[in-house]
Amino acid sequence: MAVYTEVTDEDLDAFVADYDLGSVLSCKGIAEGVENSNFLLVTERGPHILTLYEKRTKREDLPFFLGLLEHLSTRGIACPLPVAARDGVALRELCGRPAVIVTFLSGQWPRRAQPVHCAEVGAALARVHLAAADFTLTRPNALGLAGWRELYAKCRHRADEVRPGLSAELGAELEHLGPRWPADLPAGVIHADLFPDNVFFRGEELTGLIDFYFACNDALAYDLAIGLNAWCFEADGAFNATKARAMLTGYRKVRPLSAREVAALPLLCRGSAIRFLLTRLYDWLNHPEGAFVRPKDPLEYRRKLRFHQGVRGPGDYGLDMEG
Ligand SMILES: Nc1ncnc2c1ncn2[C@@H]1O[C@H](COP(=O)(O)OP(=O)(O)OP(=O)(O)O)[C@@H](O)[C@H]1O
Ligand SMILES: N[C@@H](CCO)C(=O)O
Repeated sequence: MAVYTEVTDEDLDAFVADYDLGSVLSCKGIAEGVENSNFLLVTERGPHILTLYEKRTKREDLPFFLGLLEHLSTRGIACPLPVAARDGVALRELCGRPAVIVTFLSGQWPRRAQPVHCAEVGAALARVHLAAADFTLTRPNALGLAGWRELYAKCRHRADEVRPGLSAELGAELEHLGPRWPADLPAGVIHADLFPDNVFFRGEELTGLIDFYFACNDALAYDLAIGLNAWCFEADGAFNATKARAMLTGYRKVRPLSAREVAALPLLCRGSAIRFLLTRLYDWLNHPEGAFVRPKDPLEYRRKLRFHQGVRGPGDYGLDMEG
C-alpha cells in the first residue's frame, strides 16, 4: 500500500481550500505504486490525484517533472496535468511533504499486455520523445552507468544472499558495459520507467501515461530498451518477439530509428536490465522489516539480462538494420 503519509481531514480541507476545486467529497489512499503517497481525491469538481512526494523523489527535481507534464500536456500527450491553486502555484506542501494535485486519467493498466498494446506503447513513447524535444529544463539520468556502479558498490557484499554468484555476475556485466556503452546516440527527454502499470488503456486504446518521476535526459533508444524489457517477456521468462516487433514498429512509425540506434539495442537492453536488477536488488536488501510495500523480484531482471547477453544482434528483437 503506497500511502506513507496519512493526511487528516482538517489538513486536507485547508489544503484544498487554496484551489478552485470546491470542497472535498472523499479522499482514498491508492494501494498501487511504491515511491510516493497517492490519493484519489474527489471534490465538487470531480476526481483528481493528490501526490505527496516521499524521500526518493528529490525536491529539486520537481520543477523538471511538473514542468515536463505541463509541456507534454500542451502538446497533446495524455499525461497528468498539475493543477495550480488560486495563486497560480501547483507545487505546494502538505504534512511536511511537497505535494501536488494532478488531473485524473481514465482507463486501466493492462494486466495481460497483447502485441496491440505494445504497438501503442511504442508509438506513445516516440510521441513523448518528439513532444519533449523543445522542453528547456534538463535532468541528468541518475540511474545511468555511474549510478549503477554506485548501487553495485552498496550491494556487492550482500548480493549473493539473494542468489549465489550474483555479485560476480553483476561485476562482470558492469565491466562489459563500461567501455562499450554508447555515448553519442540521439538523446533527449526519456520517460525511463514506462512499465505496464504506468500506461492506461480502454480496450485497445491508450488513454494515458503516468509516473514521469524517473524522467531524465538520455539516449532516446534507451527508453525503448526499458520498454522491451518491461513489456515483451512472458511470466515464464520467455521473450516474446511478436510483442517486441509490435513495439518497435509502433515506435518507428512515429520516429524512425537510425541504423546506429538499431545496432545499439542489444547493449541498451543489457543496460536497462542491469538498471532494474540493481535498483530491485538494493530495495530487496534494504527492505525495512514489516514494511507494507513488497519489494519487486530482482531475479526477474537477471533472467532478462541473461537473455540479452545471448542475443546475436537486433534481428533477435524482430528488427532489421534499416532505419
Ligand atoms: N493521473 C492519474 N490518473 C489516474 N490514476 C492515477 C494517476 N496517477 C496515479 N494514479 C494511480 O495511482 C497509482 C500509483 O501511481 P504511481 O505509479 O505514479 O505511483 P508511484 O508510487 O509514484 O510510482 P511507482 O511505484 O510506479 O514508481 C497508479 O497505479 C494509478 O492507479
Ligand atoms: N518500475 C520499477 C519500479 C518503480 O519505479 C520496477 O519494476 O522495478
